[in-house]
Amino acid sequence: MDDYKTLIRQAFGDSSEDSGDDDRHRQLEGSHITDESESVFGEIPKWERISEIKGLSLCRDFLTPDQQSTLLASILQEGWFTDASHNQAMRFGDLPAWANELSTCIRELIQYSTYDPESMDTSNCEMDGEDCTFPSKLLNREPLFNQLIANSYQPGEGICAHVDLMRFEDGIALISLESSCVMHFSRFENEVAANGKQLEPKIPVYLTPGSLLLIWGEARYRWQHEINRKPGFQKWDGQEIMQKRRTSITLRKLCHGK
Ligand SMILES: O=C(O)CCC(=O)C(=O)O
Ligand SMILES: [Fe+2]
Repeated sequence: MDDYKTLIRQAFGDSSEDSGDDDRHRQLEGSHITDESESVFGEIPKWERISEIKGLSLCRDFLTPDQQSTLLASILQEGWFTDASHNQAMRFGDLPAWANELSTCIRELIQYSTYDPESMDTSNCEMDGEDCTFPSKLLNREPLFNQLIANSYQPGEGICAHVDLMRFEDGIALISLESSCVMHFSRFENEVAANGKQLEPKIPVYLTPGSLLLIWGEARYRWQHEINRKPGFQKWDGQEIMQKRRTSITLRKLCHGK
């Protein structure tokens, strides 16, 4: 566990004690860890399971505001988005150092947050089944990820409904930066009613800056995901989300031989 703390600190800096982010601190109350210095996150990060979709888990507290700034600076330093006409960059194989650090942090986070000191069981999940955050067979593969996409979305821009290409293995990680957004999931084989409308409602997932979304199994193969940032489509708790630029990083692993 110490390795994990050292890693995330080296990669993205300390947790931001002085960020003045009261909401974040409020969210973190009620922890069973009382000594904040115990974790660089100030807390064992919590996972939210999206109950309607198997294989979808969200960690809102993955990166603190300071760590988000450091990561964003590294992305911008790549120079991918200096020309306003460029809004997407892909890398295969040798990823930039910051992306490898991010991968390592994701692996360590999953291991750390599912570590049960009572049972001394360090395997990923007590149930390495459909309810787990990320199955150990994916978590322990080498490398965990070898492909990245960085997306930079201006207000109003999003991504159409899709299932990620089959040339990528199962197990995808998505990190959100800057603007919050709602990503909608719809079942791929969703039946369509006679009037052309989908019978099942889309499932909204609220992606806040610094969050990590893990997508595997049914969520990866049986559900499409999309972000529609046109006016009227980005609502959470009945309120239209104020849009800014949004940057995201998607990490995946290419299928063998692709
Ligand atoms: O920008 C996002 O959060 C999603 C990106 C995505 O779905 C993809 O890269 O396949
Ligand atoms: Fe995608």
